[in-house]
Amino acid sequence: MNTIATHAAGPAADAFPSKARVCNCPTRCLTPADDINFLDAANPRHTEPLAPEDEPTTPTSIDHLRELLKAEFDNEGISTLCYRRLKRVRRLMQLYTPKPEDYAPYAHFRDGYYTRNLVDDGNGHFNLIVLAWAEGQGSPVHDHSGSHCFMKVLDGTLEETLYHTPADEPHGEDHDDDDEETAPLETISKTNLGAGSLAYIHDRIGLHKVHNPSNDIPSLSLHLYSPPYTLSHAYNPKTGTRSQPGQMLFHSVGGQLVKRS
Ligand SMILES: N[C@@H](CS(=O)O)C(=O)O
Ligand SMILES: [Fe+2]
Repeated sequence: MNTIATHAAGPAADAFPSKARVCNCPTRCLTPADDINFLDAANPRHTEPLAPEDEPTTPTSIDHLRELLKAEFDNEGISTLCYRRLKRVRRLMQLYTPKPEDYAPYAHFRDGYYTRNLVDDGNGHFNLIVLAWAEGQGSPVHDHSGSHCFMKVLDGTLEETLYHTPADEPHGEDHDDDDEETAPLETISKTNLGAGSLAYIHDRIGLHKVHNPSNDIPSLSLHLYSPPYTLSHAYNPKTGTRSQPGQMLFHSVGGQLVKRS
């Protein structure tokens, strides 16, 4: 069964206000008002420590990471997450060193499709999820409902293929308008991510698909989504056609398998 399979209608979250606003973090800095600011703050290619007053504590375990992330978001949703906080969240994800005992409770594999295992719902501000990718498993090309998405490889390897979002998206898998033009999605990059690598995606960067390229080694990754989202569109890379939004399901929550009727 596909995780992005059941269709349900619903609005996509708009994570970014169009105007700068003063946030209530200690330095009263501005919320990200433009793409460059927030994409730069989130960019995992920056690996240098932050300014001493901003450098976060190094998480010593996944539970410590959960605590530190919750403290970072405290009462605010990501819609008011400022440039400074986004950098700190990125940095926390970079500083976390995965340990097998941390992720073992969430490492539930199954035949056919990767699993999504909820570690923490972030008091409604974020979702921290372990994804378990058996050999060869992968996601379809998809978007992320306007959320920030950090992805850290815990074990094994993942390949991420990034695509430009089509400017004019043809909607619906079964549209019967023969005149409607379709075009293959344009690939931006293909990246191999080894254990410990951090990647970031946002709809303003584009679409992606992820898969475990190995024939004999399973992979695990830790994803931080904020705001949490439950709906995503899959895209057909050959035609650029976008599906109706599909529901994102959890295979386990807090280490316990979710029972489905
Ligand atoms: N965004 C996908 C996983 S990935 O391919 O980035 C999910 O949450 O299921
Ligand atoms: Fe994704």
